[in-house]
Amino acid sequence: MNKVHFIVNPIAGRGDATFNKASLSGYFEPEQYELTIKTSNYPGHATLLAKESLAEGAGIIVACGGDGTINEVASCLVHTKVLLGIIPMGSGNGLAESLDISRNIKRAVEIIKSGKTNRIDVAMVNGKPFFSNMGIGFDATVISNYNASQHRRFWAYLKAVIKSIRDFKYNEKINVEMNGKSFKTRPFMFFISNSKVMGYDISLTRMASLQDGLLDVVIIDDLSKFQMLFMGLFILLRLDQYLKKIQYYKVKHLKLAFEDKQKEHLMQADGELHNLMDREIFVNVEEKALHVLCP
Ligand SMILES: Nc1ncnc2c1ncn2[C@@H]1O[C@H](COP(=O)(O)OP(=O)(O)OP(=O)(O)O)[C@@H](O)[C@H]1O
Repeated sequence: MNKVHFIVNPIAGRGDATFNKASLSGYFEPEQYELTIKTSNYPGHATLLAKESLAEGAGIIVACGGDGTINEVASCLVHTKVLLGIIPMGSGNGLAESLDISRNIKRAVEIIKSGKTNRIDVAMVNGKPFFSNMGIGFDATVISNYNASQHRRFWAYLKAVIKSIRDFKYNEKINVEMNGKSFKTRPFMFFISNSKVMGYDISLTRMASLQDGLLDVVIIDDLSKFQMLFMGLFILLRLDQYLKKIQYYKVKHLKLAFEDKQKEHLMQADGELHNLMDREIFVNVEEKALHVLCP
């Protein structure tokens, strides 16, 4: 009997997904699958539920939500043999898009039932996993404004981008050590990606692979407001490879140290905002440390 546990984030995406045992049992043969459905009641709850499911002997734990939910669930599965399933129900669904997992529930369920798995890399920032991407600077500001808007739709994201362009301040001077070199930057954006797509099919790292044992680093320095708008348009039109201001690197690990004396630094990881209290950030990749059901 396959023990499949579903962890559902009821506020992910539009927050209107109806997901319960009755709706799911139609997809799974009762003689083959034992289904358990759990609901996340607050931020961080999905991690507790996933740990509980591990203790209950689940063979597959399915994250039903977006990148934030996947992060909470998958963080418990790193370096285990338990398989991660994904039913994309978030707003951006960056990791699901990078893995070609359909937003159509029936097709996403077919992927889970197929049993086909890939082992993917897991990125770590100061010892905590992220699966899609993290960033300091503009993208963290966008997430901060997006969260404040209380909406989880594309137009809310676009409004957050415009507000962030209007208000953005360069205040994070960083010492960077990577690929045997060290240099200083005061970036508009310092973005580190394990996967291809950020969400909403927008990407800065279409050449990234979840299985190459490497992280893709994008550094964008010093932009005027006009250049920010221009760059945003180029990224939406998938023409970002023509922008000279964007520097790309592939790394196995890197170290960042903030020079500024301010106590907290804003960082986003898998679309969730963190106030970093540490002056130094170590980022590395654990190769193929997570088993994911994918097409
Ligand atoms: N019951 C709940 N009430 C409020 N927040 C919750 C609840 N359960 C989980 N959360 C939080 O909801 C947040 C958003 O979830 P998630 O990232 O999956 O959706 P999304 O933002 O719509 O999708 P994406 O990240 O793909 O754009 C996560 O930070 C998670 O901790």
